[in-house]
This record gives sequence, structure tokens and C-alpha cells, in this order.
Amino acid sequence: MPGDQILTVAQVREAEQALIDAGSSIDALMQIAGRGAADWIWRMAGRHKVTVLCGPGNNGGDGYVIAEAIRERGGHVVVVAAAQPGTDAAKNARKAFASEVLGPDADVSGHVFVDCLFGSGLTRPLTHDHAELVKRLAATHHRAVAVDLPSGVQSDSGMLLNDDLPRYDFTIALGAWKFAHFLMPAAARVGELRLVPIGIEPVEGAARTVVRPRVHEPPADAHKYTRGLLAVVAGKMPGAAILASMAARGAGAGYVRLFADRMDNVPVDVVVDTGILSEVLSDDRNRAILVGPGLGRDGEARERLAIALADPVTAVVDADALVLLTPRGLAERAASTIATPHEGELVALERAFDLDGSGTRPERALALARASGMVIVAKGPDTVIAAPDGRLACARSATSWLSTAGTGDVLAGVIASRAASGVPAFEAACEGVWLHGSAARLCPPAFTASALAERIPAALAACL
Ligand SMILES: NC(=O)C1=CN([C@@H]2O[C@H](COP(=O)(O)OP(=O)(O)OC[C@H]3O[C@@H](n4cnc5c(N)ncnc54)[C@H](O)[C@@H]3O)[C@@H](O)[C@H]2O)[C@@H](O)CC1
Ligand SMILES: Nc1ncnc2c1ncn2[C@@H]1O[C@H](COP(=O)(O)OP(=O)(O)O)[C@@H](O)[C@H]1O
Ligand SMILES: [K+]
Repeated sequence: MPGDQILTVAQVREAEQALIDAGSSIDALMQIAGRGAADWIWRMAGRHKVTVLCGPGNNGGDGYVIAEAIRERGGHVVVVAAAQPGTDAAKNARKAFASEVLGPDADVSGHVFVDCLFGSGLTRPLTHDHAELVKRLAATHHRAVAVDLPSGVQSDSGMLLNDDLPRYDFTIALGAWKFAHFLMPAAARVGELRLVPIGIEPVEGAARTVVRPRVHEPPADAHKYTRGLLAVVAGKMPGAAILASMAARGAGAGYVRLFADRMDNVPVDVVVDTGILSEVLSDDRNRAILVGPGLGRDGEARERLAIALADPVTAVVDADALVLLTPRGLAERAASTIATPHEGELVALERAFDLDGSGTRPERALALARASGMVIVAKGPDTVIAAPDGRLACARSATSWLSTAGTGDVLAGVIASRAASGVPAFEAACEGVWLHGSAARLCPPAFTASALAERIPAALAACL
């Protein structure tokens, strides 16, 4: 779906050029983009006052188109020009706006502030005057909407080029998503996201957003083994593996078997095996294995990890196992491996695989995926999933209530369950991330990891 793709500035330019080569024009694309954005703003503002701040480039051009579209509908709209239009398309859009344009010193307030100062063309920090103007207008309006990107944000990295930029209620992406819509720190400022399509074709090799998976009911003749047997390897602190098992039970696998030393404190519907790990794993009905939550980091943990990685099924490697993992430990693996590091574990893995950790989060995740041969789920407020073959996906920011102990164990369990259900590694990782974020939305505030695990089936229900 072209609507899922996330493009770099260079990819957007190339894609827009392809549309122009095929007979369109920048002016025509600006009309489609601006009028599409105006539809969203109209829904938000109705007849309340809208102030559009226009910059010198094509983002400013979009602003004049938006203002004219709202004016034509009878809305109350004011344009503040931070600078004169500099591109031909922006000049044409300015000419077509049939109302007054105010200078940057005008004292304006209103309901909705629309930021069309700079978009993807921003290459350096906003000047002091521009930054102050954006902040002032955001403060004198009830709601703030960024068109394409909040001004002051770097499109490809999500970095903020200025301090102290406003937070927006909405960001309306034009043509395609940009990385800054998903990557921190920008992702914390964009608010709700909307996309206005302008006819951009699918771009080969483009990153994608994590979207709701399509999940099918088990076939009529399904039994627990055909739905997938998942082995969860516990260790020193069995609580984490129990949590992962509980989450896994609700994410599709037919049978979750926990390998642990003890049977106490385990919910009745988690099956525990206290046998010898290599024998538990030699069961050829196993479809996936999860190792790491609560594993510990001693010699026994190392041994359990080695046995798990020797198993010829998809492995999800999390928590302590990520710290113990070495390139040698993966050398013999033929089956897929999915690693789910948070930032600290990502740094440890980069060191283990001799990577310098430079670049944006997607670039780092891709470099690690290529170097290690694993699918990398770089989790955090801006979760990124990368595959060794170059596929890349970014998740929409999930609720920050997820920042509580044990939610990572839940994520690992859900991904492992999707893999056990027969979903290939990269897709299982994306599905797991989506289900995890969606279950979190279904929880009340200050939820616990076990409450999150209990909501996984409700999240799954939305995918049927
Ligand atoms: N190219 C196209 O076909 C379309 C582009 N569209 C819009 O065009 C935007 C990109 O337009 P532009 O490339 O003109 O870029 P912008 O409007 O984002 O920026 C304008 C120009 O300002 C200069 N500049 C960069 N940083 C600056 C700073 N801190 N202070 C002062 N000047 C600075 C740069 O030379 C840049 O090209 C997109 O974000 C989108 O809103 C849409 O209208 C859809 C069609
Ligand atoms: N501020 C945040 N916003 C959104 N999601 C978050 C935030 N902080 C953590 N998360 C998510 O919560 C989970 C935390 O995992 P992790 O750090 O491994 O915690 P734990 O080890 O306690 O289980 C990850 O899925 C991560 O993406
Ligand atoms: K903008």
C-alpha cells in the first residue's frame, strides 16, 4: 500500500519528480496537497478563526492553498507571511489567495494555528525570529496543526533543530509519511497523524509503517499443535518468562510450554516442563522458542541460550539473552532469529557485532540486522523493526504508560507467539509490535504488565 510508506526527503523529491514527468506539475500537486489538508483543518475549525503561517518555500505555498480553500468555504482565515514566497509554485499560490496577508509582526490569535513555515526542505535551524513567531502563534491559538512537518524538525532523523518548539495537536503529512513522524524526539511533538495522498507511487525498498495485521481464525480442523507450539525458556527469575508465556497464550499460538526449574506461582493454564532443556526442545512439534526474559547472565544462562539457539526453529531473543549473545553463538543458526533490544541492549549488541552505532535509529537497526542476520526490533518510544534483507518498519508512538517493568516481556511473548503461529520472522515482529501497542491503548492508565498481557486477545480481535 503506497499509503503505508515512509520516505526520505530524497525519495519524496524523486517520487514527486516522477509525477511531474508523467504530466503533473508542482502547482497541481500543491493544490491536491493543500486542499486535502484544508479538509482536515476545516473539520477541526469549522467557522472558528484559522491562522495560517506561510514560509518562503513550497510548504508556505501549501499554506496559501489551504487558506484559499477555507476562505472559499466561507471560513474565517488569516494568513501571516513570515517571508515573501520564493518558489514559483508558492508565488502562484500566494497570488491565488484572494484575501489579505499580514506581516510577521501582526498581533493575531484564534482557534487553529496552521504551521506552513517550513516542511521537508528545512536544512538548518529556524532563525530566532522565526522560532519566536511559531511559538507565539502556537500560544495564542487553542490548537496547533503542522502541515507536513512541524517547522524546526529534521525530516529524515526526527531531530529538533531548535530548542523549545511547540507541541502540535495534529500533523498532516503530505504525499507520504516522513521518518520524523515516527522517530523521537519529533514523534513526541507531532500529535495525531493524518496523511493526504497526492498520487505518489510505491517506492521500491521504502520503509513502511506498522499497520494492523490481518489475522485469520484457526481452520475448522485446527488442534493445538497445528496452531503452533511455543517453548519459553525460563531462568533465574521465572516471573518474566511467566509473563511472556501469559502474553503468548493470548496472541495465537495453540500451546505455550514453559521450561522452568520450578512449578510454583505459575498460572494454571501455562504448561510447565521441568525436564531437561535439550529434550524439551528436541520435540519436533516446536515451532518457535523464546529465550531471555528472566534468564540471568551466569554460566547456566549461557548454556540455556546455546541450547535454545541450536534449535532449528524461529527464536525470539530478549533481555538477558541479548547481553549474552555473540556473533559466534549465531554462526551455526539456520532458522530465523528475532532480537528485541531496548536502547541499552541495542548498544550492547552493536558492540558485540563491532558496529559504531552511528546514524538514525532506523539506520542503526538496519546495520545490526545486516551484520547479525537477525530481525531487530529496536523497542522504545519509537520502535523500529529491521530485517537482514533491508526491510524496515516504524511503529506509531504507543502510549508512554508502557514505560513500566515487564512490558518488554509481554512484547517478546507476543512476537514469539505470532512466529509459533507460522508467521515469518519480520512480519511476526511487526504484528507483535502492533498488538502490543494496541493492547496498551485498551488498558486504563498506569496499567501493569500482566494487565497488558490480558488485553492481547482484545487487540487480536480487531485483526480478525
Ligand atoms: N515538491 C512538491 O512537488 C510538493 C511539495 N510540497 C510541499 O513542499 C514542501 C517542501 O518544500 P520546499 O522544498 O520548498 O521546502 P520548505 O518550504 O520546507 O523550505 C523552503 C526553503 O527554505 C530554505 N530553508 C531551509 N531551512 C531554512 C531556514 N532555517 N531558514 C530559512 N530558510 C530555510 C531552503 O532553501 C528550502 O528549500 C513539503 O514539505 C510540502 O509541504 C507539497 O506542496 C506537495 C508537492
Ligand atoms: N515512553 C514510552 N512510550 C511508548 N512505549 C514505551 C515507552 N517506554 C517503553 N515503551 C515500550 O515498553 C516496552 C518496554 O520494554 P523493556 O524496556 O524491555 O521493559 P522490561 O524489561 O521492564 O519489560 C517496549 O515494548 C517499549 O517499546
Ligand atoms: K510546517
